Amino acid sequence: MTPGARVSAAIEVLDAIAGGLAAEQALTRWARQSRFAGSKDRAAVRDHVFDVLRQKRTAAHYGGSEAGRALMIGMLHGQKADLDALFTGEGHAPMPLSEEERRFPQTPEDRATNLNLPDWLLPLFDTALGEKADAAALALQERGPICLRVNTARIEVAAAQELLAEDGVQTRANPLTAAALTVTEGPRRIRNSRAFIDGYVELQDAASQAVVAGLPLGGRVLDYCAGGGGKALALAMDPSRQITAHDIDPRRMSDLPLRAERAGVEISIADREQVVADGPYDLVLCDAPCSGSGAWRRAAEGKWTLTPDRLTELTGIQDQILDAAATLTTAQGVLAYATCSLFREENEARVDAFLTRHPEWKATRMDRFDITSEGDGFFVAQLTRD
Ligand SMILES: C[S@@+](CC[C@H](N)C(=O)[O-])C[C@H]1O[C@@H](n2cnc3c(N)ncnc32)[C@H](O)[C@@H]1O
Repeated sequence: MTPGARVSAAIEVLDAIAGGLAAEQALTRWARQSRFAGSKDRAAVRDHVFDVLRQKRTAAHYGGSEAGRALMIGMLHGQKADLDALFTGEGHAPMPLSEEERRFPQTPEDRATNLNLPDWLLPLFDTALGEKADAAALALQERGPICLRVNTARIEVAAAQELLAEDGVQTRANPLTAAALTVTEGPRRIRNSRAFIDGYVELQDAASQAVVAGLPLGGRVLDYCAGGGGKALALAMDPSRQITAHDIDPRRMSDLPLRAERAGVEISIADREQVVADGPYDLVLCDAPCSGSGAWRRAAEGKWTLTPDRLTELTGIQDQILDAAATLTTAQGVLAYATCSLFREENEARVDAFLTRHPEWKATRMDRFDITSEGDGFFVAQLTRD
């Protein structure tokens, strides 16, 4: 595909998203209908679409509307791309820009547009992050790093780096935690690399790894909101832990047995009844459902689809999860609460509300991970009984 044809494809996908499809669905549907597109074409179209979603407000400002074509024009104008070289009307390239489309407005003046945030989120960023708010919002406009977790139960970090390099995946150490690597070259080769197939490395954000790396070692551990099992697998790198994974939606854990087998670790999967029967546990991790705002570089739609009502609903769920998980924690045990949210409402405020409801508990640690070129935004608190 020519660069212009890739832009046309991105416009088609953006229109499908505007019509109600989720970004991943829209991309998959386009890829199925476009068998001629190679893997580089698919990656380029995907990059265009996610670049726009991360910067949708400025793209709409420059492009004049939220239609796919306008968003692409606005985003590429913001990137100072040569629009006339892409919008040629030749082959599958989009039609040349009209006179009206060439009349670009001045740089936006209001802060929310410049930061590519909906207005209502600005105060939440300010409350949670203070003087770091703008930097966090700007970081959300960039692509996130691709990170790996070395399965240190089975291989040393340097040996894993060598193995990856043999398959064309170059990495560097990530400062957030010892087992984390940042991929500097060959990210698309990871899934076919020996290191990945043989379970020596897993794809996992470095801050997500750091959350787990700070938890106590050993004992009986319950990952109460295990989802795909990223944190359960990271917990399992400590062979002295006995891990149980649970999720209200067991389908989310469907890949976990295979991933555990690949990693050479044991993780039991349990439903709520079994978890209650087998409890209490020395460590209960609640990696709670949240806005995902710390990871909006990777799932940029969330920034535009989150609503105040949904946020309130999420905080209610987070409270319920903490209350339920507390009853599953031993008297001397640790209850860990984590989110990939930036917002106070989902983080410190949930811990405060829990401590008000349960005065016999105290917070022994609270850590925030900023969104950086090393990892996503995360929050983790460790709670124990007095
Ligand atoms: C942030 S995701 C977990 C991600 C996962 N820990 C990882 O690292 O890959 C949150 C998970 O919580 C689950 N969940 C939502 N409500 C729950 C509840 N009341 N009890 C247990 N799990 C719940 C969701 O189904 C979702 O899979």
